[in-house]
Amino acid sequence: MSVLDDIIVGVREDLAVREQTIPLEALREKVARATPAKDAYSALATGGGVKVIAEVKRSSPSKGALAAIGDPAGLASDYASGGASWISVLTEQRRFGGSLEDLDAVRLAVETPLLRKDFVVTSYQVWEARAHGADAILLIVAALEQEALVSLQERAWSLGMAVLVEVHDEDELVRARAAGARIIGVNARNLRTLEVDRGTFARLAPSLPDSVVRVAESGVRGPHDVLEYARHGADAVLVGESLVTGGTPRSAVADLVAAGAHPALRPSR
Ligand SMILES: O=C(O)c1ccccc1NCC(=O)[C@H](O)[C@H](O)COP(=O)(O)O
Repeated sequence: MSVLDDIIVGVREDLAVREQTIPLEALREKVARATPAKDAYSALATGGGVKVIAEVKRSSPSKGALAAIGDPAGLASDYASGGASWISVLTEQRRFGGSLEDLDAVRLAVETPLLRKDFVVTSYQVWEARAHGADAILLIVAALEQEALVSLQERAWSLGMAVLVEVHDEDELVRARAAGARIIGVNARNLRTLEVDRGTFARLAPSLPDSVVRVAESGVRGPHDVLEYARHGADAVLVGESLVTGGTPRSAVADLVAAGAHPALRPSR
């Protein structure tokens, strides 16, 4: 069983417990009372340069515990003041140490659009994301049948959320395009082997239509990687580990944002 398959087994087990505890109807009611989702799509698609999606990531299957993130809200505030365009909150519990409580805490702390980063396989999780303040969700093509990919994306859109559709190879990219994805993320990390290949974005870039927002995910070590992804047409980078393992998170984000705003980068769409 691959790492991704193993993660999804755990996600489904935990989900079954939550579905017993909080009925879908309760989530729907919470969403009906909630503030509308922020326009996460425009936060990435307008203004030019390369935007930064900064991730609250406590630990990972590839690296184990990253930094001791005692205060996800404080970390998110640092990311926001560093200029992040979105903040991603990893909510998967077993392998990443995250939770919906982290999402709640971050929502209270920042106005920045929030991505619920998880292994979304049912519409219940989409409702959960919105109920806990997310403005966007991640859908991983490798984790979903095509019908589910399409219907989960539509559910998210119907709740006013943006959808980051993640691919790792050409076949998955064909599926993302067929699903009508508006934001496509190319993950340099193979979720089956955990190998990171920073050349993945450059290889797939020619098949990414101009009409989609193009996000380069994983393995960004610093400003030089932002500039390299910019050269291949990225509109945004999604960064987790390097923000909490170097200097201060705020300055780490600010350095990436400055690189992404370099005047030499192509103008706004
Ligand atoms: O990070 C992992 O080890 C991982 C393993 C299995 C599935 C997903 C995984 N990570 C999710 C991500 O895509 C990253 O958290 C995200 O792109 C940021 O990556 P990085 O900057 O390399 O922390």
